[in-house]
Amino acid sequence: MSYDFVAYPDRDMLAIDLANRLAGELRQALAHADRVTLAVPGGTSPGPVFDDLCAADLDWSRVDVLLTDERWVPEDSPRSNTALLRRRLLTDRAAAARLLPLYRPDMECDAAAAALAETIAPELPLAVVLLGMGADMHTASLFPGADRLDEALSRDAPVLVPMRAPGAPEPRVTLSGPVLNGALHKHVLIFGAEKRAALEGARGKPAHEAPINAVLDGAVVHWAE
Ligand SMILES: O=C(O)[C@H](O)[C@@H](O)[C@H](O)[C@H](O)COP(=O)(O)O
Repeated sequence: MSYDFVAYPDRDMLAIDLANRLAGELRQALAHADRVTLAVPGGTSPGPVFDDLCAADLDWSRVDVLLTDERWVPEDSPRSNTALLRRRLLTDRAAAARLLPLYRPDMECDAAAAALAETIAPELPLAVVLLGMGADMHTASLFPGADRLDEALSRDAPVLVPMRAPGAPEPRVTLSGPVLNGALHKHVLIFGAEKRAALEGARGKPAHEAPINAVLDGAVVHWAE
């Protein structure tokens, strides 16, 4: 497994450069397809990247945007990744993009996963995916010890998998390993010494112990203190 590791002098420089890279990859994909799909994480790390990316000069009306995973909470919850996306990415020029939802207020996550996947599947493969990582080496909602992790990492995994895990405060839905690895461009965003050490510590571990290892091959990891 090999990936590129890019260390930045600070988080602002990382956000600017990563946003530019993502925009360039989307522009390139748009030159070859009518519509392209971008998947991004929630959590606390990607906000500054979204703040730069949303202003990128590209034809956002031909971009489908979805989350890599969502916590099963309503959009008015402070834990909602969908709310984060609407607030920080789907604004400015990127307001013209189409959101492919990963949450249904009217359904439980197990039943909703199949319904949501029907909207997502026709827009695959992903042109670009940005992933985060937890210090426990989870990515998206592929958590060590999660109830359906093996299924989500298997070759014949469904597009979306409901997930419950000791490390997740609420039920989740997550894009599966094959969907994430089907992306033309994969980027991982991590901040801080703890996550850098966790990434180093993941080397050689099986994916069920370090799910990040399931998606690192061919990825670019972007890190700042
Ligand atoms: O729902 C989420 O939390 C994310 O999609 C998740 O996969 C995130 O990328 C990691 O948990 C890192 O989160 P932080 O960026 O907050 O450290």
